[in-house]
Amino acid sequence: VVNGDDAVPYSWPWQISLQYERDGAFYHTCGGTLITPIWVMTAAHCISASRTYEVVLGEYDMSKAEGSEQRIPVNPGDIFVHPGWNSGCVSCGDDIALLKLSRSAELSDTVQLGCLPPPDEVLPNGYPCYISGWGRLYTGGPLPAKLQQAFLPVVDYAHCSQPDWWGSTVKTTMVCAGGDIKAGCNGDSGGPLNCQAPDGIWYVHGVTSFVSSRGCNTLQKPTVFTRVSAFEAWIKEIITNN
Ligand SMILES: CC(C)[C@H](NC(=O)C(F)(F)F)C(=O)N[C@@H](C)C(=O)Nc1ccc(C(F)(F)F)cc1
Repeated sequence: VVNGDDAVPYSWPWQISLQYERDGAFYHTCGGTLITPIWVMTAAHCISASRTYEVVLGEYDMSKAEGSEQRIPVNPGDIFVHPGWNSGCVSCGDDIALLKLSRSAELSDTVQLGCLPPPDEVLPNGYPCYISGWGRLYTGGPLPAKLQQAFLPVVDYAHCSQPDWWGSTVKTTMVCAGGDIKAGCNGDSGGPLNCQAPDGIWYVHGVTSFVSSRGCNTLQKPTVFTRVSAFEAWIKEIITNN
Protein backbone atom coordinates (compact mmCIF):
# COMPACT_ATOMS: atom_id res chain seq x y z
CA VAL A 1 0.00 0.00 0.00
CA VAL A 2 1.48 3.35 -1.08
CA ASN A 3 1.07 6.35 1.25
CA GLY A 4 -1.01 4.40 3.78
CA ASP A 5 -0.71 3.94 7.55
CA ASP A 6 -0.13 1.08 9.94
CA ALA A 7 -3.56 -0.46 10.47
CA VAL A 8 -4.84 -0.68 14.04
CA PRO A 9 -3.82 -4.26 14.95
CA TYR A 10 -6.49 -6.80 13.91
CA SER A 11 -8.87 -4.05 12.74
CA TRP A 12 -9.34 -5.95 9.42
CA PRO A 13 -9.70 -9.40 11.04
CA TRP A 14 -10.76 -11.07 7.75
CA GLN A 15 -7.46 -10.05 6.08
CA ILE A 16 -5.19 -13.03 5.50
CA SER A 17 -1.64 -13.48 4.19
CA LEU A 18 -1.29 -16.09 1.43
CA GLN A 19 2.18 -17.59 1.67
CA TYR A 20 4.07 -20.02 -0.57
CA GLU A 21 6.75 -22.49 0.39
CA ARG A 22 10.33 -22.23 -0.88
CA ASP A 23 13.26 -24.21 0.51
CA GLY A 24 11.34 -25.09 3.66
CA ALA A 25 10.22 -21.55 4.51
CA PHE A 26 7.00 -19.67 3.71
CA TYR A 27 6.84 -16.21 2.11
CA HIS A 28 4.01 -13.69 1.77
CA THR A 29 2.85 -13.43 -1.82
CA CYS A 30 -0.72 -12.08 -1.66
CA GLY A 31 -3.53 -10.95 0.56
CA GLY A 32 -6.95 -12.56 0.81
CA THR A 33 -10.22 -12.52 2.73
CA LEU A 34 -11.65 -15.17 5.05
CA ILE A 35 -15.30 -15.49 3.95
CA THR A 36 -16.29 -18.66 5.86
CA PRO A 37 -14.27 -20.46 8.56
CA ILE A 38 -12.86 -22.74 5.87
CA TRP A 39 -12.89 -20.63 2.66
CA VAL A 40 -10.57 -17.79 1.59
CA MET A 41 -11.17 -15.45 -1.36
CA THR A 42 -8.12 -14.13 -3.22
CA ALA A 43 -7.00 -13.16 -6.73
CA ALA A 44 -6.56 -15.76 -9.46
CA HIS A 45 -3.25 -14.14 -10.43
CA CYS A 46 -1.90 -15.09 -7.00
CA ILE A 47 -2.10 -18.79 -7.80
CA SER A 48 0.63 -20.82 -9.51
CA ALA A 49 -0.25 -24.48 -10.02
CA SER A 50 3.20 -25.68 -8.97
CA ARG A 51 3.36 -23.96 -5.58
CA THR A 52 2.50 -25.13 -2.05
CA TYR A 53 0.45 -22.57 -0.11
CA GLU A 54 -0.59 -21.83 3.40
CA VAL A 55 -2.87 -19.15 4.75
CA VAL A 56 -1.92 -17.09 7.80
CA LEU A 57 -4.82 -15.69 9.81
CA GLY A 58 -4.63 -13.38 12.81
CA GLU A 59 -1.46 -11.83 11.38
CA TYR A 60 -0.42 -8.21 11.97
CA ASP A 61 3.33 -7.72 12.31
CA MET A 62 5.09 -10.20 10.04
CA SER A 63 8.39 -9.70 11.89
CA LYS A 64 7.24 -11.31 15.12
CA ALA A 65 5.07 -14.05 16.56
CA GLU A 66 2.28 -12.27 18.44
CA GLY A 67 0.28 -15.32 19.53
CA SER A 68 -2.81 -14.73 17.40
CA GLU A 69 -1.46 -16.27 14.19
CA GLN A 70 -3.03 -19.39 12.74
CA ARG A 71 -1.09 -21.04 9.91
CA ILE A 72 -3.33 -23.36 7.89
CA PRO A 73 -2.15 -25.33 4.82
CA VAL A 74 -4.16 -25.40 1.58
CA ASN A 75 -4.35 -28.70 -0.29
CA PRO A 76 -3.58 -28.30 -4.04
CA GLY A 77 -6.91 -29.90 -5.00
CA ASP A 78 -8.77 -27.31 -2.92
CA ILE A 79 -7.80 -24.28 -5.02
CA PHE A 80 -10.58 -23.05 -7.33
CA VAL A 81 -9.54 -20.42 -9.89
CA HIS A 82 -12.38 -18.75 -11.80
CA PRO A 83 -12.84 -20.57 -15.12
CA GLY A 84 -12.77 -17.29 -17.03
CA TRP A 85 -9.36 -16.27 -15.70
CA ASN A 86 -6.64 -15.87 -18.35
CA SER A 87 -3.20 -15.30 -16.83
CA GLY A 88 -2.10 -13.57 -20.02
CA CYS A 89 -4.90 -11.02 -19.81
CA VAL A 90 -5.40 -9.36 -16.43
CA SER A 91 -7.59 -6.74 -18.14
CA CYS A 92 -10.01 -9.49 -19.19
CA GLY A 93 -11.06 -9.79 -15.54
CA ASP A 94 -12.28 -12.85 -13.61
CA ASP A 95 -9.24 -12.32 -11.37
CA ILE A 96 -10.71 -14.24 -8.43
CA ALA A 97 -10.02 -17.58 -6.76
CA LEU A 98 -11.27 -19.53 -3.75
CA LEU A 99 -9.10 -21.61 -1.44
CA LYS A 100 -10.53 -24.26 0.87
CA LEU A 101 -8.46 -24.48 4.06
CA SER A 102 -7.33 -27.92 5.25
CA ARG A 103 -9.03 -27.16 8.56
CA SER A 104 -11.43 -24.54 9.86
CA ALA A 105 -10.01 -21.32 11.23
CA GLU A 106 -10.83 -20.57 14.87
CA LEU A 107 -12.76 -17.29 14.91
CA SER A 108 -11.82 -14.81 17.65
CA ASP A 109 -11.44 -11.06 18.08
CA THR A 110 -8.41 -11.24 15.76
CA VAL A 111 -9.89 -13.65 13.18
CA GLN A 112 -13.34 -12.83 11.78
CA LEU A 113 -15.26 -13.36 8.54
CA GLY A 114 -15.46 -10.70 5.84
CA CYS A 115 -18.98 -9.99 4.58
CA LEU A 116 -19.84 -10.22 0.90
CA PRO A 117 -21.90 -7.29 -0.44
CA PRO A 118 -25.41 -7.64 -1.89
CA PRO A 119 -25.10 -9.41 -5.28
CA ASP A 120 -24.55 -7.00 -8.20
CA GLU A 121 -24.29 -3.99 -5.91
CA VAL A 122 -22.26 -1.23 -7.60
CA LEU A 123 -20.95 1.58 -5.36
CA PRO A 124 -21.33 5.21 -6.48
CA ASN A 125 -18.45 7.49 -7.40
CA GLY A 126 -16.59 8.73 -4.34
CA TYR A 127 -17.92 6.05 -1.96
CA PRO A 128 -15.42 5.78 0.95
CA CYS A 129 -13.42 2.54 1.10
CA TYR A 130 -10.10 1.34 2.49
CA ILE A 131 -7.54 -0.99 0.99
CA SER A 132 -5.50 -3.15 3.38
CA GLY A 133 -2.43 -5.27 2.76
CA TRP A 134 1.25 -6.06 3.21
CA GLY A 135 2.18 -4.97 -0.33
CA ARG A 136 5.06 -2.67 -1.22
CA LEU A 137 5.17 0.73 0.46
CA TYR A 138 5.99 2.36 -2.91
CA THR A 139 6.75 1.21 -6.47
CA GLY A 140 9.71 -1.12 -6.29
CA GLY A 141 9.91 -0.55 -2.53
CA PRO A 142 10.07 -2.90 0.45
CA LEU A 143 7.26 -4.90 1.97
CA PRO A 144 6.14 -3.62 5.41
CA ALA A 145 6.15 -5.73 8.55
CA LYS A 146 2.85 -4.29 9.84
CA LEU A 147 -0.44 -4.45 7.95
CA GLN A 148 -1.06 -1.19 6.08
CA GLN A 149 -4.30 0.54 5.11
CA ALA A 150 -5.19 3.54 2.96
CA PHE A 151 -8.37 5.52 2.31
CA LEU A 152 -9.31 4.81 -1.31
CA PRO A 153 -12.59 6.37 -2.56
CA VAL A 154 -14.42 4.53 -5.35
CA VAL A 155 -13.97 5.80 -8.92
CA ASP A 156 -17.07 4.65 -10.79
CA TYR A 157 -16.91 2.94 -14.16
CA ALA A 158 -17.99 6.09 -16.03
CA HIS A 159 -14.91 7.91 -14.72
CA CYS A 160 -12.50 4.97 -14.57
CA SER A 161 -13.06 4.01 -18.22
CA GLN A 162 -12.30 7.51 -19.51
CA PRO A 163 -9.55 7.43 -22.19
CA ASP A 164 -6.94 9.17 -20.02
CA TRP A 165 -7.88 6.95 -17.06
CA TRP A 166 -8.02 3.19 -17.63
CA GLY A 167 -10.02 3.34 -20.89
CA SER A 168 -11.13 -0.07 -22.14
CA THR A 169 -8.70 -1.87 -19.83
CA VAL A 170 -11.25 -1.63 -17.04
CA LYS A 171 -14.45 -3.70 -17.23
CA THR A 172 -17.78 -3.37 -15.45
CA THR A 173 -16.90 -6.50 -13.42
CA MET A 174 -14.16 -4.43 -11.75
CA VAL A 175 -14.09 -1.65 -9.15
CA CYS A 176 -11.62 1.25 -9.35
CA ALA A 177 -10.57 3.13 -6.22
CA GLY A 178 -8.05 5.88 -5.51
CA GLY A 179 -6.19 7.37 -8.45
CA ASP A 180 -3.98 9.94 -6.77
CA ILE A 181 -1.19 9.49 -4.23
CA LYS A 182 -2.64 6.48 -2.40
CA ALA A 183 -2.72 3.03 -4.06
CA GLY A 184 -2.34 -0.66 -3.75
CA CYS A 185 0.98 -2.12 -4.83
CA ASN A 186 2.58 -5.49 -5.56
CA GLY A 187 1.85 -7.85 -2.69
CA ASP A 188 -1.55 -6.32 -1.94
CA SER A 189 -2.93 -8.58 -4.70
CA GLY A 190 -5.90 -10.67 -3.64
CA GLY A 191 -6.60 -8.58 -0.56
CA PRO A 192 -9.82 -6.75 0.29
CA LEU A 193 -11.30 -3.39 -0.61
CA ASN A 194 -13.21 -2.66 2.62
CA CYS A 195 -16.28 -0.39 2.43
CA GLN A 196 -18.62 0.47 5.30
CA ALA A 197 -22.39 0.40 4.66
CA PRO A 198 -24.70 3.04 6.17
CA ASP A 199 -25.67 0.49 8.88
CA GLY A 200 -22.02 0.37 9.97
CA ILE A 201 -21.25 -3.10 8.63
CA TRP A 202 -18.04 -3.44 6.60
CA TYR A 203 -18.32 -5.28 3.27
CA VAL A 204 -15.55 -6.57 1.03
CA HIS A 205 -16.38 -5.03 -2.36
CA GLY A 206 -13.08 -5.73 -4.12
CA VAL A 207 -10.23 -8.19 -4.57
CA THR A 208 -7.04 -6.29 -5.39
CA SER A 209 -6.16 -7.08 -9.00
CA PHE A 210 -3.92 -4.56 -10.74
CA VAL A 211 -2.21 -1.18 -10.78
CA SER A 212 -0.44 0.64 -13.57
CA SER A 213 2.73 -0.93 -14.94
CA ARG A 214 4.13 2.61 -14.87
CA GLY A 215 3.97 2.67 -11.07
CA CYS A 216 1.57 1.78 -8.28
CA ASN A 217 0.32 5.30 -7.54
CA THR A 218 0.14 6.69 -11.06
CA LEU A 219 -2.24 9.64 -11.40
CA GLN A 220 -5.53 8.75 -13.14
CA LYS A 221 -4.67 5.04 -12.86
CA PRO A 222 -6.65 4.03 -9.76
CA THR A 223 -6.08 0.66 -8.18
CA VAL A 224 -8.33 -1.89 -9.90
CA PHE A 225 -10.20 -4.58 -8.00
CA THR A 226 -12.31 -7.55 -9.05
CA ARG A 227 -15.89 -6.50 -8.20
CA VAL A 228 -16.95 -9.15 -5.66
CA SER A 229 -20.69 -8.44 -6.14
CA ALA A 230 -20.36 -9.65 -9.77
CA PHE A 231 -19.12 -13.10 -8.69
CA GLU A 232 -21.46 -14.09 -5.88
CA ALA A 233 -23.26 -16.81 -7.85
CA TRP A 234 -19.91 -18.45 -8.68
CA ILE A 235 -18.71 -18.10 -5.07
CA LYS A 236 -21.90 -19.70 -3.75
CA GLU A 237 -21.70 -22.51 -6.35
CA ILE A 238 -18.10 -23.41 -5.46
CA ILE A 239 -18.68 -23.29 -1.71
CA THR A 240 -21.93 -25.28 -1.95
CA ASN A 241 -20.43 -28.01 -4.15
CA ASN A 242 -17.05 -28.46 -2.43
C1 LIG B 1 -1.00 -7.50 -12.80
C2 LIG B 1 -0.77 -7.94 -11.41
C3 LIG B 1 0.03 -9.23 -11.38
C4 LIG B 1 -0.11 -6.91 -10.50
N1 LIG B 1 -1.05 -6.65 -9.44
C5 LIG B 1 -0.67 -5.96 -8.36
O1 LIG B 1 0.47 -5.58 -8.18
C6 LIG B 1 -1.78 -5.64 -7.38
F1 LIG B 1 -1.28 -5.62 -6.16
F2 LIG B 1 -2.26 -4.43 -7.72
F3 LIG B 1 -2.77 -6.53 -7.45
C7 LIG B 1 0.20 -5.59 -11.22
O2 LIG B 1 -0.68 -4.75 -11.32
N2 LIG B 1 1.42 -5.45 -11.70
C8 LIG B 1 1.75 -4.27 -12.52
C9 LIG B 1 3.21 -4.04 -12.47
C10 LIG B 1 1.25 -4.56 -13.92
O3 LIG B 1 1.82 -5.38 -14.62
N3 LIG B 1 0.13 -3.89 -14.27
C11 LIG B 1 -0.60 -4.04 -15.43
C12 LIG B 1 -1.79 -3.34 -15.53
C13 LIG B 1 -2.57 -3.41 -16.68
C14 LIG B 1 -2.16 -4.19 -17.73
C15 LIG B 1 -3.02 -4.26 -18.96
F4 LIG B 1 -3.42 -3.04 -19.32
F5 LIG B 1 -2.38 -4.82 -19.98
F6 LIG B 1 -4.10 -4.99 -18.70
C16 LIG B 1 -0.99 -4.91 -17.66
C17 LIG B 1 -0.19 -4.82 -16.50
